[in-house]
Amino acid sequence: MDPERLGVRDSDFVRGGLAIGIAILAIIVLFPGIGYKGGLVNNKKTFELSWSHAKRRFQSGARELITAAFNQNDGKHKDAFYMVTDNGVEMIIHPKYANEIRNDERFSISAYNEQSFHGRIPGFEMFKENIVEEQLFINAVRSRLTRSLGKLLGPISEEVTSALRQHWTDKWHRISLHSTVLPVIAQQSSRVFLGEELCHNADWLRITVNHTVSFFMAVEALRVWPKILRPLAAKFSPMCKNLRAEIEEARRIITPILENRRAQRQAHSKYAASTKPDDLIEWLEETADGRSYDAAGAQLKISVAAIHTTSDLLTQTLFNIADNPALIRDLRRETMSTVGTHGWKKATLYNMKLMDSVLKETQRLKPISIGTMVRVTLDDVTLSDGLRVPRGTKTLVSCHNMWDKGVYDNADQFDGYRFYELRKLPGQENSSQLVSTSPNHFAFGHGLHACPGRFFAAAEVKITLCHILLKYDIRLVGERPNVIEHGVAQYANAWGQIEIKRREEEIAL
Ligand code: HEM
Repeated sequence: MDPERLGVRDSDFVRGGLAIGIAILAIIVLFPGIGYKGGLVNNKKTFELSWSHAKRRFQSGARELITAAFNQNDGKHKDAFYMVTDNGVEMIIHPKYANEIRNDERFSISAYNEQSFHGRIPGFEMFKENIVEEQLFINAVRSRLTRSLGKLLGPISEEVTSALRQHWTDKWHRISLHSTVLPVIAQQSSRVFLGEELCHNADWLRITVNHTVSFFMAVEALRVWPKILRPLAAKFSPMCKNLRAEIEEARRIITPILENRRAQRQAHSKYAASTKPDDLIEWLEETADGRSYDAAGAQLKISVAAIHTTSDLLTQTLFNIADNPALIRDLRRETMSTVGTHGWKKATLYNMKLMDSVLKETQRLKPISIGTMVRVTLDDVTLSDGLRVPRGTKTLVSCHNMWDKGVYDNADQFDGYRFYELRKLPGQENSSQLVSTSPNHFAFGHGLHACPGRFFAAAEVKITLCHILLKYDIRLVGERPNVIEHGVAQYANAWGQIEIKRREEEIAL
């Protein structure tokens, strides 16, 4: 029917549309929590027109905001609540639900990663949902890397010796801890991911360390744009250009090595098990079994997952023990009795029970994030007690059980012996180990997607700590450096320094 015949003109449509648009805008501005059951815990305040203030409050005080919301007197947010984060609105869920959702595939980690890290935009493809490549990648880490650990401990130790010689020096002097730990972890990880040749390549080591930072800076740079404009913004953003340039450089370095390996495999039909390199390049090739995948992209992805997370744990651990000579003495004794007696074997690492405890305690007080198990719901979900999580919700589980007085004695104190003692109690032998995950300690996540690299990370950190403890005296410069908080992320202080001096090691490592 012709609108003119009804007496309705185009200008009426425009005016009507405009009025509805303004009304919707006013509702959104005045009642921004609308649509989120229970509202947003960090809503805009009066006269705040944009979300930037709420986001800033989240970035600088997420821990307090989350604690306050769960403990609110009326109990309104005791199970879950919505919050404005630097990644849009997310639902923060109480850890009591962790076991229920840990294996529920309606909670998707890959959908979360793709949405949060712009996986469909060039330069960010490592987080594009691709079930085949993801499975390939995770299986190579979960089964091949973890199964090969025993054979890798010696080579890792060799690289630690070489990297410490290069980055840590002899007389008492100050070092910036985080920046000197990073290349040590990068070198040993690269030996396992890419083999001997590339783990000494200065350009690759630079990229493998820098790429995580470039990646997350570019992620944040794009987040300030509305979603629809992000692909365009990515074309011009200097951070995104830098990210793409780094990826290209990485490909130029890695591709000849990959091609050479493939050529060797084809030329020697019996690519002998004894001479074949034992590294991630091979495990990915074998797991792929002829299927095509992005081998260079997988190496960059593992750099992002592995290098900074592991360096962060080692850095924070050293800050925690540097002012505790008694603990250092006990750790040295343990190192001598384990490595000194059995050498680098899996059982040796298992028997470093005090070191394991110190690392787990470090993570308890400072996990890499205070919200874990990040997911997007693929369906409307109703949990067993009736908590509703609508489809498309970004969720994360709060880690606050890890410093809850009801769960741990003296929960706010660092006690390096805590898990060592707990491990002696019947029923707690396994759950008190660094690599175990539970709703009371999930610094490595929990369930289906719990970090598959945690066994490797534990091995790297333990081996490096053994070298540092036996070869160096360490002491804090002033107070223990504070943890850097940025939203839910918690970083060991990148500016923190310690003093070190070379000592004579009691046993050769
Ligand atoms: C101390 C070091 C590390 C920490 C604290 C850490 C932490 C985490 C966390 C919290 C998750 C998410 C788990 C979940 O959502 O349930 C995760 C996932 C993952 N981590 Fe780690 N990680 C570390 C080292 C590593 C290393 C060394 C590797 C590789 C060798 C690695 C590879 C991965 C991968 C591939 C995933 C994704 C798993 C999936 O999607 O199913 N991580 N990590």
